[in-house]
Amino acid sequence: MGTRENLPALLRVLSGERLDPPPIWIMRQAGRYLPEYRELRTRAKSFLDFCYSPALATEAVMQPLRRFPLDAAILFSDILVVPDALGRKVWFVEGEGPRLEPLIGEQRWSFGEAEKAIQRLAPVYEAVERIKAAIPAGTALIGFCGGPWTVATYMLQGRGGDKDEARRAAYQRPEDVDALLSLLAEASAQHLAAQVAAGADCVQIFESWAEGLSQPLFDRLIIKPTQQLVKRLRALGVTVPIIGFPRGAGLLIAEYAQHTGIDAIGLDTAVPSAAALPSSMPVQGNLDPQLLVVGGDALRRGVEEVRERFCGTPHIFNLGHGITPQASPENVAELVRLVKGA
Ligand SMILES: Cc1c2[nH]c(c1CCC(=O)O)Cc1[nH]c(c(CCC(=O)O)c1C)Cc1[nH]c(c(CCC(=O)O)c1C)Cc1[nH]c(c(C)c1CCC(=O)O)C2
Repeated sequence: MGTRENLPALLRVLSGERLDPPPIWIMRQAGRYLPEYRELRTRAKSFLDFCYSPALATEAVMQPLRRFPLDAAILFSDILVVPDALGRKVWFVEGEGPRLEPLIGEQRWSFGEAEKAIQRLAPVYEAVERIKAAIPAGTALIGFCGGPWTVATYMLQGRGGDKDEARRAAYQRPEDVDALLSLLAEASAQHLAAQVAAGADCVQIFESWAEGLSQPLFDRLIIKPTQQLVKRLRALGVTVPIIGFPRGAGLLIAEYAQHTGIDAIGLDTAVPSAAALPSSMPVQGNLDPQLLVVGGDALRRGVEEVRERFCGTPHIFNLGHGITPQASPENVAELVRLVKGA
């Protein structure tokens, strides 16, 4: 016990080791591409009810682990439980995605207090405890939250899609938007700290909408709030590795890697190499998710390209974004075989 070899492979890479083959998990590995998830999903009235059921959330996490020898489990939840806990109404439209009552258009924005909000997420932390008890010992458990800007875009616009309205709000109501980002950084830090207290081995910040920002806006909307989140998480006594995933950051990814305080970085499919990153920083990614729809030779080539791209770096094999509902479980099984060389 306690020796390096007993540490899950994912945590070894996060502490800077290079492993061959690399550990692998799949972004959004529980979900609609699995028929057993689609069946399970019918047992809850709404998607948020599903997320707030520790039993259903635990079962959803276990489903991909039963099929594939993955090196990590990720909490089953959503980035939008934080706005829900802050008192903004959140619902999911079948086949379309999340909806919220948009802040844009409201004269005065008011939210619940972060600490009270996090107390409302007790079922999520209960799910973390159950998942931790259910997964095999060598499997690392990842907790997560959305990046402050990504969550703010949903709150501002009330939905996904292009982020034009959210960006306009950042110019037109700077004090309000900065206060919202600061609240989200605080609430997210508390949310992650509670997940770690319940058993998460590391955490990931999903900044899925880091794209399309000028450098000054990137600094203000992404770097600064993420710095606040990371600093606060450390001040709360949390020492586990933090993976940041600034999807679509482009050339600004180097700034994100250097200035936010994260320990490892998730790379989207378009990142060509680790050259722009601090040399010892563990990287995670970045296979094109569409290859899990396509399969065959294209998948095999894609896996080789990713392996080569990061062969000199501590690397966690993953996709460049979430797996899609069209992906086939057979292709996922083949991917894991290819990476593990079995
Ligand atoms: C942007 C974002 C969201 N949620 C998430 C992100 C960041 C990652 C990314 O960029 O893909 C993160 C997320 N959402 C979900 C998980 C846990 C599942 C897992 O990773 O194994 C995680 C880590 C479940 C989910 N979250 C959602 C589903 C599908 C809803 C259902 O099953 O009814 C699942 C399984 C709904 C959701 N939630 C969100 C969207 C845009 C949607 C609709 C589109 C979609 O389905 O992918 C917001």
